[in-house]
Amino acid sequence: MSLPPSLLHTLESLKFQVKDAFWALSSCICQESAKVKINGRTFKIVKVLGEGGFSFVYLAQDEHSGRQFALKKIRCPSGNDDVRQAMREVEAYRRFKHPNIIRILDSAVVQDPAGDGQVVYLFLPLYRRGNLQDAINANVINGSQFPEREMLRYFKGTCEAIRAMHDYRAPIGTSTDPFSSRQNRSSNARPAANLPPGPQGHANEDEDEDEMFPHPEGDADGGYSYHGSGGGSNSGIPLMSREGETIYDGDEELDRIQRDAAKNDAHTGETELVPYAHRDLKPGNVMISDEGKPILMDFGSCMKARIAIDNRSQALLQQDIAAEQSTMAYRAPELFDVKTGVTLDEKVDIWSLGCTLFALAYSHSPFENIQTTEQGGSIAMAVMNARYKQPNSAYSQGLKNLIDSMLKVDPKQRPDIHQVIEMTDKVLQRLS
Ligand SMILES: Nc1ncnc2c1ncn2[C@@H]1O[C@H](COP(=O)(O)OP(=O)(O)OP(=O)(O)O)[C@@H](O)[C@H]1O
Repeated sequence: MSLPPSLLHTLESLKFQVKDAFWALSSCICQESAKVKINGRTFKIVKVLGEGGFSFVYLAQDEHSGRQFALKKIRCPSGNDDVRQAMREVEAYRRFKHPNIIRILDSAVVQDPAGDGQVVYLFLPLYRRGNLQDAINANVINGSQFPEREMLRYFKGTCEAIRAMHDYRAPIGTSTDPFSSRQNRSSNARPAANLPPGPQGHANEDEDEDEMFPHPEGDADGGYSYHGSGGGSNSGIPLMSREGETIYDGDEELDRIQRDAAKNDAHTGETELVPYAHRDLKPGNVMISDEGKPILMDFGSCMKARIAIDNRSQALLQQDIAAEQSTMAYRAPELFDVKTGVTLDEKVDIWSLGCTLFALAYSHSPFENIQTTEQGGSIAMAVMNARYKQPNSAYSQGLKNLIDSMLKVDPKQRPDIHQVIEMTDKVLQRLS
């Protein structure tokens, strides 16, 4: 008897999670800690920081320099499509350069020593203070609440990160992109590299080679890592294992990346608006920097925001993608029941921002703590009817209005990101 592919995928995921959990546990219990060798360097796995569907995030320490990183390990058991999906996340990290967006230090694709597939490693800066969900959890435990000003500061920084995505501009003619949506799944187009700054002009301001991950000698001539800062012709090409064997689907892919990079190098400076949506915005995906700055992360579901839905099968595909990649309690109503004849757009993130601000204020999403069926039936109903209520609180009326303005069922009734930032500023001004 053959099992359906979705069930096989889940079983594979479970198998790898168990292996990784065992690895993580053994690194805690055993005297000698787990080590991993990537790009010619050895890293000590200090502890597990978090886990997701197919990934684990570890605190890793470079044995050579002593520097610590967050190392995200994504298992790709079923070959290239999973690798491609993971690489979309890498590309998105490289694409949006903004002080409130996490930057990738390096990445590598290696053969999985424990299985048939590959493993994608992402090296990210370590955020020891955790994420906004951790801060919410601490509030619950301590019976405390964010002061309004602090909460709005976190919220505004998050909005500024989202603005960089919604206002993203690409050189004209280079905006074809495989992670625009899975409608293009069969297309092999790759994202163009070295794109210019977004309209806020932040794009390259924190370009700092020192922040880059240190590389062993020999990397310069075609090594095996995948640099995050996107400089020159090094535009995301070398995806090699330690042994130098190409892991990520070969020549055709490389040709295309080089062609895209060349096209970009030659571009005249004219750009066009290509809004992207994060699509999984929630407090757990906003880290807090040592200085208390909100840092948006987890770009696994990021895609081009505007998707025309011309027929039922496109609608169902978008519904499936949203169900797989975004969190129900923060998911916009138009993604629960995608209608034919509409265009999905970046307003999906505005809804999630509304849920996020609500959660910062009241410690849970407006659509959590609802009695559900196993399929999340009544959450969907509550979301699609915007059925929620703000609890009594000492927060200002301005803040409450701001939350309500974003939680409108009709995306057209929601403010855009610029209006959200303006309204946030007004509430902040009234507090001072
Ligand atoms: N740079 C970092 N510094 C510290 N902790 C991190 C970092 N990146 C991730 N984490 C921790 O790991 C957890 C999982 O990370 P991430 O959200 O990237 O994984 P994911 O597989 O995409 O998860 P999800 O299922 O939520 O999409 C985070 O919630 C956070 O606690």
